[in-house]
Amino acid sequence: MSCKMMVMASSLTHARRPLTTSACVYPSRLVAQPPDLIKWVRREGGFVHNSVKIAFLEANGLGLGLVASEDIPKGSELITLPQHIPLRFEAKDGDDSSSSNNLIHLARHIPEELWSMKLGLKLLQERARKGSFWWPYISNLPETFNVPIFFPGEDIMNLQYAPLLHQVNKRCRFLLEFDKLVKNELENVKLDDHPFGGQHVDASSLGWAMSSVSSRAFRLYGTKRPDGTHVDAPMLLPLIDMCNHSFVPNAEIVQEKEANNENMLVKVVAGTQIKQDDPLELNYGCLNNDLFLLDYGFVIPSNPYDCIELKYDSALLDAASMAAGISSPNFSSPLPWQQRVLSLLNLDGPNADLKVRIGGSELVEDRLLGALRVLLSNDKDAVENQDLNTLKSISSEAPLGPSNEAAVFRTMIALCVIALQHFPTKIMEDESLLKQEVSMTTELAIRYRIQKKSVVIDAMRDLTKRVKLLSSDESITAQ
Ligand SMILES: C[S@@+](CC[C@H](N)C(=O)[O-])C[C@H]1O[C@@H](n2cnc3c(N)ncnc32)[C@H](O)[C@@H]1O
Repeated sequence: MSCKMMVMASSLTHARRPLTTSACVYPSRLVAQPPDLIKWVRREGGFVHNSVKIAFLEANGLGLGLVASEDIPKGSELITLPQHIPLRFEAKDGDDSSSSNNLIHLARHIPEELWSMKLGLKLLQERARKGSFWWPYISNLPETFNVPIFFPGEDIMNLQYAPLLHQVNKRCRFLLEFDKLVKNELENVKLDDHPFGGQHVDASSLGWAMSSVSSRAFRLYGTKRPDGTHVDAPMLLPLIDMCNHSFVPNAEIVQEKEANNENMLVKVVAGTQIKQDDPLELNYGCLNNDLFLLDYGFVIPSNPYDCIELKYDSALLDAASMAAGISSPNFSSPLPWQQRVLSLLNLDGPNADLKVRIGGSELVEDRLLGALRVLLSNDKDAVENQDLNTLKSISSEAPLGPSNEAAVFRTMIALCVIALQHFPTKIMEDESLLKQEVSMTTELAIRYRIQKKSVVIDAMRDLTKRVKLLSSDESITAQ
């Protein structure tokens, strides 16, 4: 990684207050004693179940969360927000003020994939607006976030995983460029037309806004199209966004039309029975740890959706195959019938997608498995007699024969060994580092990279089992 990236990343960090260093410290909010969010939601016509409370959860740096103060039966309504409480990017009907138009103009410079920055602009506007309707909500937001854009440069390096470093770098670069653009665009804007009430906005406050949104917004049905369908839109859901994440959640979000009009209500309903003192948890999505860390600032141990990304690279695959004891593999010089399959798998051709995954919901991405089976086969007829789905599927048993399958799995194992060698440290070293006193961001980076390496090791274990099973099957057949 270039030092340029370290400079960029640390410039965001230095501009902000240091992150909290201990998981036990009460997570500081934008103001020291913010208004009571539950009371505000009720006052605004929303509903909050009497047994739902906000509490500080000490475990795993969870911060604040919602908990049940008594048993709550399955199906109970826990929170309801009327239409005017969620914070969306879209301007209110009839709001044609210059400051809103200036905000919309700025938002046009944000790439679609950084949608959180777009809603973040709206959040910054409301944060700066005197007497904002959403101030009781905004003042309850965290003051800082543990997302990698705020990590010191050395902790970005400590992540050790190139695809994530690339994403962090991209976000830092965007924020620094957007900072300049915002300054240029707003330089001569009159105070009344200024989207942030004349307040200074920089990469660090933009980063705060982007992280507030990426870690708290939900994508729900937004405004209605003329044909009656709804646009999918991200929105901030006050109070509901105090729920922490679990892959086995006990609560879920539902959207319903209000009884006598078109307005949408956003509700949280108990999906299971909730016991006294249990936290209320929502599922943020079946995401890998890259997204959990980038957007939310935490890592899930043994996350079933975590995976590693590799580039389909013929020279690397030849090297892996040779390391696995396969003589003269031809990944670098596929025969025409092999190349045809590679194109069908979108691993060859001008628009090829060369990113392939190991781990996650599949042991090996199906396209990679299909390619290995075909490239390690010299039986054109056998390949052409199988359909592509069978060739790609891990559950189809050795479609090109057991020795081909064993060669595929051995190559995969060698590929995993190579992938592990790209990490500068071993899990054992990481674990001993965690026993020392390290900062919160170093700890997070180390925990993240341990999980990445574990994905590879788990895949190797599974593949080794499959190789053994194949060789025992072969020896039974031989007897
Ligand atoms: C939508 S907010 C939930 C409320 C938040 N805990 C607070 O103090 O405001 C999401 C943030 O909560 C924390 N969080 C949620 N679920 C978590 C989990 N399973 N493990 C660790 N942190 C979690 C992370 O800091 C995340 O960015």
